[in-house]
Amino acid sequence: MAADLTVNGVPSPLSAKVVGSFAYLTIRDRLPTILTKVIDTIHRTKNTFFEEYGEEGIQAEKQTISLLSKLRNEVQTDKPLLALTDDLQDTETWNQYMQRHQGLQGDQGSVSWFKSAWLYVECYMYRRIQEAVWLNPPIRDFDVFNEGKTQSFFESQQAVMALCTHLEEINKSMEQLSRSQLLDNFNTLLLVSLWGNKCDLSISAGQENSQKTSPLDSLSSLQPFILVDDSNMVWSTLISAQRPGQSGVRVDIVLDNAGFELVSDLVLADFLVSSGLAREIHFHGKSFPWFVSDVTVKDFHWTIQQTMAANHKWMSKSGFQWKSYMKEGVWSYHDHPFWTQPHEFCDMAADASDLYTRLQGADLVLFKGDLNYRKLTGDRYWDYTVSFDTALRGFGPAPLCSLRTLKANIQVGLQPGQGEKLTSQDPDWMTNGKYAVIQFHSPKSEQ
Ligand SMILES: O=P(O)(O)OC[C@@]1(O)O[C@H](CO)[C@@H](O)[C@@H]1O
Ligand SMILES: [Mn+2]
Repeated sequence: MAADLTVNGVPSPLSAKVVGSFAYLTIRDRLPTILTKVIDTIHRTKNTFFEEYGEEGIQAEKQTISLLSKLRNEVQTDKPLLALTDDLQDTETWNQYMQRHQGLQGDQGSVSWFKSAWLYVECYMYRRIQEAVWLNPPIRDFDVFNEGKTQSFFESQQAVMALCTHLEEINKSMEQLSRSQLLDNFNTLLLVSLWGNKCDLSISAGQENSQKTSPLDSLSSLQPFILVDDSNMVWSTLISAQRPGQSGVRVDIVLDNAGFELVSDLVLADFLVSSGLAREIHFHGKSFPWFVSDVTVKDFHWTIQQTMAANHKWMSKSGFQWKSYMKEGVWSYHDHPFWTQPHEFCDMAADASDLYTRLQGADLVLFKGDLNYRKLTGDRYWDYTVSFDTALRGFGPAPLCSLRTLKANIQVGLQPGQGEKLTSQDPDWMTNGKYAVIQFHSPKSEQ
């Protein structure tokens, strides 16, 4: 891949400037499609708004649709990005970030959809959707993506049942497991969490995209599609971080999608605690609806509730266990505003030092999904063989691992020739979601 280097040796960010690029097709086609689906969802909820809020609800529906239609037109006609006008806690941060990008662009015109960094404008769109809803009380707490997220959970029930049954079998024999059996089980559940990331509604522009079959049946056939597999480093980090007198380590999971992927993350977290490897799990979600299927606090608790209420013995048992982990504080949920801002993660220490400090308390941080990978690497035109450490550009609050299925044309840490070979075999390998990486970085490895 041609990396057009800027002065300090860091390649430019991906953008829609390159006609025909994945960023270009996303902004030209997928983002307007997502906006149209949001408008349609709000329109179809009109009667509910009227029943609940009377005339005010009708007004809110009309106003929100008008704001979103205006936004869609701005995207489609490459208008300059506009300052946010709501009074949310991060409005100023977003508007300062726009100034920063305006400065970077200099006289290359205003910050706009097809001329500026893809990562920035795509995040900005979801923040503008939040603004449109927020500016129209009483529907400001309406989750425009809720329908798709709950549907993808219900469509994945067979897979969820199979996974919870598998978890029960492991937990039942936990005491008898040898170290190598523990490792095998860890690897299996890590892979289920990895491939759970295929179930993402933004890449499908909201099209149903749930896990239909048991995820356990396909792991071996999917193995050849893992391009980087650092799972052994993840395991050895978990083992070497064990301290005498402590019942396990702290693992943070930066969540991605609701639905089956979230269940796969909860099952992995359950295993980490029930095996004694982890004493606490910190989950990090989004503070408002994001990238169609990303987890909010409402999704997190709703999913545990639904699992508890399932008419399936092991699902229900898992749900009750997860509920008590939350109650006991063994598990905790956080949603720092930084996760729904456009920054690359190398900015976190400076722009969200409280979050960076919090992550430094973890013994291992798992980053789920493609958007997190794009932010870890800055969504830039890196050459395939640039190391993951280089692309992180100093981000490293703790040992970290990305569990990502590829849905954007950015990939680092490959062997010489590996990327070119993949392109000859499967030209869309970086964006079709068929391939994945388990990519590890430890701050210690930089010393
Ligand atoms: O982070 P996820 O859920 O794995 O993927 C989200 C995502 O696929 O949506 C975009 C397409 O709109 C991608 O480029 C982006 O990375
Ligand atoms: Mn997502």
